[in-house]
Amino acid sequence: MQLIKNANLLVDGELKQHDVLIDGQKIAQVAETITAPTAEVFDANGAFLTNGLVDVHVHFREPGFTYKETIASGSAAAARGGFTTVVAMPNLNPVPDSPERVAQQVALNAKNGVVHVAQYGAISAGLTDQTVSDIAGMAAAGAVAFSNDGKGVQTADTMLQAMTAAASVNKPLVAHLEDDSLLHGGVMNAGATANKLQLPGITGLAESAQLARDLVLAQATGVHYHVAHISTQTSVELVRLAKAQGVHVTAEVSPHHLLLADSDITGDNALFKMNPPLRSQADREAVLAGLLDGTIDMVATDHAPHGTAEKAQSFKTAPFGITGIETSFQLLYTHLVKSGVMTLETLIHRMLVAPATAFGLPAPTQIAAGETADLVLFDLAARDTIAEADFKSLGKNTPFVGWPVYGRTMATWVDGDIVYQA
Ligand SMILES: NC(=O)N[C@@H](CC(=O)O)C(=O)O
Ligand SMILES: [Zn+2]
Ligand SMILES: [Zn+2]
Repeated sequence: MQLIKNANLLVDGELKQHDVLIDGQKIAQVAETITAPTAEVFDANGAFLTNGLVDVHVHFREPGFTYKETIASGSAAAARGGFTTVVAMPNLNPVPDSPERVAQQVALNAKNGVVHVAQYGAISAGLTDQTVSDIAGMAAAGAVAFSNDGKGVQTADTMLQAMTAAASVNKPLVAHLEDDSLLHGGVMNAGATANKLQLPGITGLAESAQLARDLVLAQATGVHYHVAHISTQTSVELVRLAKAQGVHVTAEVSPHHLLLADSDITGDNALFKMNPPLRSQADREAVLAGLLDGTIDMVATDHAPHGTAEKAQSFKTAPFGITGIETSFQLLYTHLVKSGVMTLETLIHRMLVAPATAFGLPAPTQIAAGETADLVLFDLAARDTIAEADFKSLGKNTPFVGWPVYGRTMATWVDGDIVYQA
């Protein structure tokens, strides 16, 4: 048995000091004071204890690209970031695009992951085929949702078939929105910064035009349609409209689209290169407003590790993507909660309750007797500077290095075991 003493728990929106007793994989008791003479004591010293966070969008790169990340390194990074459940994207090699490959991937995630690593199945073979894969078979093999993340689904008929199949097994269909015909070789947001840096631009239309198509199809099929990494004002407006019309749509936004805009890119630095690209300040304000009013349901990091040499290239040739799972809570706590933009309760809702609920994941959302002991302790007063050397991820590719942040992870428990400790 373990006894966490002097932890602060969110109770009706207020932090209240409690002790938490863990017995095996479960929480045995929660009370203002617990005495358990035989238990191992962990003094939380007033730090904030919550259920482990949930991230529905990570890239762990194994198998296929293990120099970028492995399930072990990615899940260790997740634990350090305060996450105990993540959902891993299928842009791997081989791609989990059949029931057999999904079953293998689910087993590998369980074997090598130090947190719960749930798996996406690919919508279509190799993420690009126009024929939809065996969605029902992959669901039976353990896929919790379906996506071709990294690639947009280019034809309406493929998307329609995928939605129909996902709806029939009651799983989310998750869209990376990118109309290839509108890209024109762009590498960053079209606008003043792209012009100044003489880099080819990607307009917001590449995202929002495909979103408009998908929302019509989602309404027709009744699928749970989820928008990955939403980035433009028009997209937020489309989701708001669709929700008002009763479409079963949810959306996620990444920490970087909440905190950065293309105007923050001061040179040809590919640490600022990701898909979708950092947009305008107006877009940034729109996604933040959407997250505040619930149009955007949740935060997801889109943790996308790449090799250091790959990201040292020019914007023109470097791969798209930045890491995020180790920095997201601290960044958002510091810049949204501490600065008074949203409450801690809302941030926890967007990073835990909403993703767990919307995706039907078996992640606990309450600290109460009988619940699984997936927990994280954050020292909200501890100030850190984001530093490469501290990362558990093999990926060091983030533009947030050097940023001062609060909310250090002190310890993370998965099924009652400590899997990370500061
Ligand atoms: N976000 C990115 O820029 N890159 C992701 C793919 C993706 O999420 O589209 C990756 O796998 O590297
Ligand atoms: Zn994507
Ligand atoms: Zn992604």
